[in-house]
This record gives sequence, structure tokens and C-alpha cells, in this order.
Amino acid sequence: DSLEGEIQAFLIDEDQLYTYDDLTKVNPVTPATVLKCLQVRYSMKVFYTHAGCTLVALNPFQPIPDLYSLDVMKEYHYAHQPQEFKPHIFIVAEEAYRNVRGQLEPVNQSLVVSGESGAGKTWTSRCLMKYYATVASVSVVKSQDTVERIERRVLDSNPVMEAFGNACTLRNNNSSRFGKYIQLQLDRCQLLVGASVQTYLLEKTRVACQTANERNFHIFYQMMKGATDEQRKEWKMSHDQSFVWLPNSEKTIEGWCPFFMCIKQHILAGILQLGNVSFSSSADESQPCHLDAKSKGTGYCFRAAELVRTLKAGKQSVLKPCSQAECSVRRDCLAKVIYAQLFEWLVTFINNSICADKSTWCNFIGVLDVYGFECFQTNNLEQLCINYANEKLQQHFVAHYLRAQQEEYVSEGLQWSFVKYQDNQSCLDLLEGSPISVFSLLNEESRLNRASDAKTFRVRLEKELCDNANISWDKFSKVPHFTVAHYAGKVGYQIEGMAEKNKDPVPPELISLLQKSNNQLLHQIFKDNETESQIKKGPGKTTVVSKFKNSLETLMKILHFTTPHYTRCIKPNPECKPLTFKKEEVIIQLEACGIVETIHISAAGFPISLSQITTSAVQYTCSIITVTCFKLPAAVRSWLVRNRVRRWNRAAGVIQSTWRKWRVRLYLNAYPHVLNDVCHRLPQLAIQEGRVPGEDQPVHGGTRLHKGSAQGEDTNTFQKRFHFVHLMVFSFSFPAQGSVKLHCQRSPLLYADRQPDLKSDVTGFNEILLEKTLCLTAPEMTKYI
Ligand SMILES: Nc1ncnc2c1ncn2[C@@H]1O[C@H](COP(=O)(O)OP(=O)(O)OP(=O)(O)O)[C@@H](O)[C@H]1O
Repeated sequence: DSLEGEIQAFLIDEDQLYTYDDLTKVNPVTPATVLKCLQVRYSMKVFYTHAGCTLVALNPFQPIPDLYSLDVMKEYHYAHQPQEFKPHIFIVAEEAYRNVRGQLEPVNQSLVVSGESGAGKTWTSRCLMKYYATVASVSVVKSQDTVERIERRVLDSNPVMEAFGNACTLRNNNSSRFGKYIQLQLDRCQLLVGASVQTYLLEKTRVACQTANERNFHIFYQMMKGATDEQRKEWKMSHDQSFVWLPNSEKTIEGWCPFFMCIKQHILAGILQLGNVSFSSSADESQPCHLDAKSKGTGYCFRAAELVRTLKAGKQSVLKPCSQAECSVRRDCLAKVIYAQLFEWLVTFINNSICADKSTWCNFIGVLDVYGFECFQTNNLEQLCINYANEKLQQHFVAHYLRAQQEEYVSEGLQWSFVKYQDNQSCLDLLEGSPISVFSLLNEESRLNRASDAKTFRVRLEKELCDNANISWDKFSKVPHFTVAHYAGKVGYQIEGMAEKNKDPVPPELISLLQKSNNQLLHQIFKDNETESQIKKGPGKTTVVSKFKNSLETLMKILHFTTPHYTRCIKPNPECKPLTFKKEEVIIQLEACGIVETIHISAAGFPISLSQITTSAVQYTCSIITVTCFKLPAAVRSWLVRNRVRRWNRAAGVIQSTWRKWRVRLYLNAYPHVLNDVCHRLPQLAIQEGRVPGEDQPVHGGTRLHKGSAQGEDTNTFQKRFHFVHLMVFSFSFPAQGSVKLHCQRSPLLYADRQPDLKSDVTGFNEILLEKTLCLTAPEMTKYI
């Protein structure tokens, strides 16, 4: 009841809720309060909000003028303290950039952008890339020529990749059907000198099978839209020919600017033609089925007629006829394998043209844009892989931030009550664990030399995995399935077809057919590749999940050795309507990414790291300040801890006991964002009632100080408006090169309860508790600063 009361009391100030630019200031932190703040901000067209270490980005679904302009970029880039500015994706970008500049270990950075389909991941990644292409531009020092070559190339590779890898789906008109990690390479002066792209799990089934009301990859439409009569003729297409694999071509994709490339469209045209190939069964089963009359003469890059026979198992290469159904499967398989290889070729091509020579770059900032958690009516292997990737990323987030932070507090001997976060290890054990897991069983099933039987496989899964609480079965379901309790929710996976998809079989004779193609590029991409080695190893050896697991492991290693920054994109409504916020949709997403837990931990922990305090602190040594620094060396840190520097830390609970009677005000000079932060936190300190010494009027119980603390308010105004008892001052000065002097002063009023008659005097510190000079080596110094 009391929590409910607190929530209501908080929400009552609706018109103030938009001022919460960091959700850690929300009090109390509950899904309801967090949601309301985001909603109010969204209605005020404020789309970015900090949530402790994470940036929450709400999709406006319409271009917002001047939100990403060059001037705004510059503002954030040249700001002394970008954190003082309104939350923005450029803060994340700049922070990562400054980390590289400061050479703070780990120097390389990863910007992890997550969210569900249509939430704005690709948009955000593009913004980040544009930011670096601008602020880390070589143009200042080198010729215009270089700019064209590097930044432009990196940026221009985006639409090309999107043309091949994105498609219009029910949830997003420009949905990325692959995951990517873009590594932006920086030289010694932190200038962008190159980039490389690693892609993950292209949804190649889309080439040959598009869900109702969805489309194929953009490139096919772009190609046909721009095709001249001559080209059509060359591609053996009649003027009014329609294509089975080109559904919804009349649909215009807003905001998507088609462009036409003279890349090897022959192959793409061939794929479209292949989609129109159909078969009719032969009366005599010993004979191959026929190509339908209208299909003859199509598929000119390879001979469609060869689809109708398959290699007989055994040593002798004898071709045996295929059934009509087999022929269709082989046709689709051919299209998928060609498209997937073509995509890979394209990525390599792009990488070759944008990747800098290893000797020229020394650090990187990586941008990870991966598909969000998926749960459809029917889910199969694709969703299993995608959701597995999300489990891995969530684990990384939990391990890196939530767990690490809590453990650090404990190791420092701080009073700390653990915030319970959802550890998804048991779900990962279920999916990928050893020796028995969903993946191991699925791989076994796929490697069997027979067609998989869904019912038998389901029984096997149940038998082997019944001990894991994350898997369950709906006994009444007619179709064989299993349900996994992911951190983001339960998902039911259909078993039918899963093992076959996992095999991803490519009949060897189809590969040799492609190798014989007279199309140069086809010939080249099938000449010496994985597909060939797969044939040598035999089908089913390299399964989809084992390949995906390997590539994810590599990615996780990269993430592990870089400093991560998280951005959670939120889709405010499923219809992609501009400026429309549907609470039910948003709350599901907030819960799915555990944002409330994140806020809890960030709010209770140290809000400011020393890395945000710069030498400018020296100029303000006479101001009152309570700062928490968690990047200090252990000795200093434990001193700070012993002296209860965290006294305004809600979780440490020190204030409640020592300062219950007093209304306390803490502020950090010169940093309005911190000032605000402190003010916003005050209600959380449970400083309920009290008197300011020398004042007759009692201070209102439970007054919400944050009400009055306008953003950016300067220290003086603030001082005039509030009486306060000040606590401690920490300041740093830099008396000599290579040394930092830490001053810790305590105001008399720190002992106000023992010496109640002391007058409050903001600047008159009478006690210097510590004055310590630390001699530092240059790298240490950089670290501290
Ligand atoms: N900050 C923004 N400002 C304006 N429009 C935006 C913004 N972010 C996203 N959008 C709009 O939302 C659409 C969907 O965003 P985007 O394609 O980035 O989603 P996504 O999360 O990458 O989806 P998917 O996983 O399907 O690829 C964009 O095409 C764009 O129109």
C-alpha cells in the first residue's frame, strides 16, 4: 500500500515528469513510474532518456528536424561535459569516442544497439556512423579526396547492404534481415581510417518464400523498377512478366530511397526467373518430372532442367529422378544458396574497399545492430537462433554491468543489499549447454541419415531435458513443439521442419551445377568456398546452429574485450504510427530488457564516475561537493568508503541513520547534470523531516526537492533557494604533472546533530580531513582523470 501511495504521489506531478532525463531519478522505480515518465517525455517530443548505464531511445516514427544535424553533432562533440546536455545518442557516441581518446582500458568500444523489429536499431546505428564519420573525419588533416574515400565509402556501404539484406515485413518497412557488427577503425589520432562489417544469420529463406503481405529483399524490386527494355531482354524477361518471388511490388516504401546498381544483376534476374519455374510430375516414376512449359528457357544462369535429377547415394555417381515436391525444394534451395553466397561476396567486397590496412589503425569502435527478441504465432529455427543471440547479449549485459557492479560494491565492503536480477544462465544451459541441450539434440537429429520425425524428436527432447525448468510442453497441443522460458518471455517453437532447416542441405550436384555456370561471378563465388568444403565433409556436418553458435562466440569475445555501451530502442506502437505511444506495447519491451532492474542498480549505485570529472574541478575547489568515484584506486576508494562518502547513496542507508533530522542538500559544483542528479535523489534519501539549523520554520516533511531544481540551474540560484546542511567536499587538484591531490573537507554541519548550534556556512569549512597527494605515472593519471 505504501508503495502504491508513493507511486501515486510521484505521478501526481505529471507536468514535471518530462524533466526526468535519467530514469534513475524516478522515485520509486517501478514499471508504472518509469513507463509514465517515458510516456510524458514522448508526448513532449523527448525521445532519449538515460536509464543509468543504458540509453533508452523511443522511436518517433517521423523525422525530427534538427535532432541529428551537423550543428547538434558539433555541440555534443565540442561540449566540455556532453553529459550535461539533453540525453541523446550522440552522448553515447561521444563517450565512447572520449574513452578511446583517454586510452582507458579496455580502449576499444562496443555500442550495443538492441530492440525489437522496427524499434529503430538500424536508424540508431546509422546515426552513430554518421557521427563518427563527421567528428572523426580525416578531412581536417587530409585532403578532400581522402574524405571521399573513407567516410563516404563507409556511409555509402550502408544502403548497399540494406538493399540486399533488408526487406519490408509486417513489422517494419525496412527491416534488417541480418545482424551486423560494424567495426569503425581509428588511427592514433582517433581519426576514422576504415571500417569492416561482420554479418550474422541472413534470413535467406525470404528469397524463396515470403510471408503473406511481406516482400522479398529490396534489391529485387529496385532492380526491376530500374530495368530498361534492353536489360529485360537480356535477362530473358518479357515486358509484362510477373514474378512469383516478387510479391507486393506495388507497395511503396516510405523513406526508402531506391537506387540502382550495376552489380551483377544477371544473377538476381536469374533468381527471379527461377521462382517462376514449376514442375509437373511424370507419369512414370522412374523418369524425372517435367519442367512446366512456361518454365522452359528460364533460369539462364544455370540449367533449370538439371534440377530434376539427384545424385543417388552410394559411390557411383548415378543421377536418379526427383519427385515434383523434391524438385521444388531443390529449386528453393538453389535460390537460397546463391543469394546467401552473393550476400557474403558483397560483404567481402565492401570490406575490401573500406577496411584500413592493419598498420594504420590501432583502436576501434564497434556498432552492434542485431535483431531483437522474436515471438510470433509460429516460431521455428530462425527465431530460436535470434532469441538465443538475445539471451547471449542479455547475459553479457547482466554479467558486465549488473553483476559486476554489485560485486564491486560488496568487495569494497559496502553495505549493499543485492538487487535481484534475472540471471539467464539456466536458459542458456538449456539451449547450448553441454553435454545435452536443445542444440546438441537438434544437431544429432540433423546428422541422422534419415528424415527427422517431429513427434519422435519431441519425445527425445522431453526425455533428455525434463530437468531444466526453462523448457515446457503444452500437453494439449496438436503440433509437436517445445516452449522455452526466455528472459524476455516464453516462446513456443514448432518442431516440424526444424532439424531439416538445421541441416540446411545443399545437394552437391547443385553446387557443381553452379560451378559450371558460365556466369563469371557465380563461377567465382562457388569455386572455393565453405559450401564446397561442406560437400567434402558430407551434408549435415556443419549445421546452422553450430555455425551460428561459433560466430556468436567470436562476437561475445569481442564484446568481452571492449567497453560496452548499451542503447535500448523501444517501439512505441506496433503500427509504426508517428508520435503514438501505446503503454501496453512499451511495458512489454521494458520488461523484456530488464530496464527496471537496470535502473534500480544504477540508482542505488554510484551515478558518477571519475572519468566524468575533469581538471575543471580545480577551479571550483571552494564549492561544496559530494562526489562518488568508482574508478579510484582501491586504497583511496576504501578511505572514501570508510568516511561514508556514499552517504547520499540510498542503498547504503547511511543518511537515514545519521541525518534523519536534517534536510540535507548536496550539490556538486559546476556540473549541472550532477547537481540535478543529486537534487533528484534527495527524496530517495529518506530525509524526511527536520530543521535547518538557525531556521525557525520546520522544513516540510518529504518535500520533493527535485520539483524546483530546474535543469541547468546554476549553483548560486540553487543556494539562494534552499537552505542546506552540507556534508563533504571532495576536490581534486593537479599540483604537479603526474600527481593528483585529493582534498576532502567536511563542513561543520556534518556534525550538526552533535553540535546543533553551529551555523550553516556554505563555504566555511573548518576541517580538512584529508589532503593527500598521489604520485602517479602518466597512464595512471589519465585513468584517474
Ligand atoms: N530516431 C528516429 N527518428 C525518426 N524516425 C525513426 C527513428 N528511429 C527509427 N525511425 C523510423 O522507424 C523505422 C524503423 O526503424 P529501424 O529500421 O531502424 O528499425 P530496426 O529496429 O532496425 O528494425 P529491424 O530489426 O526490423 O531491422 C525507420 O525506417 C524510420 O522510419
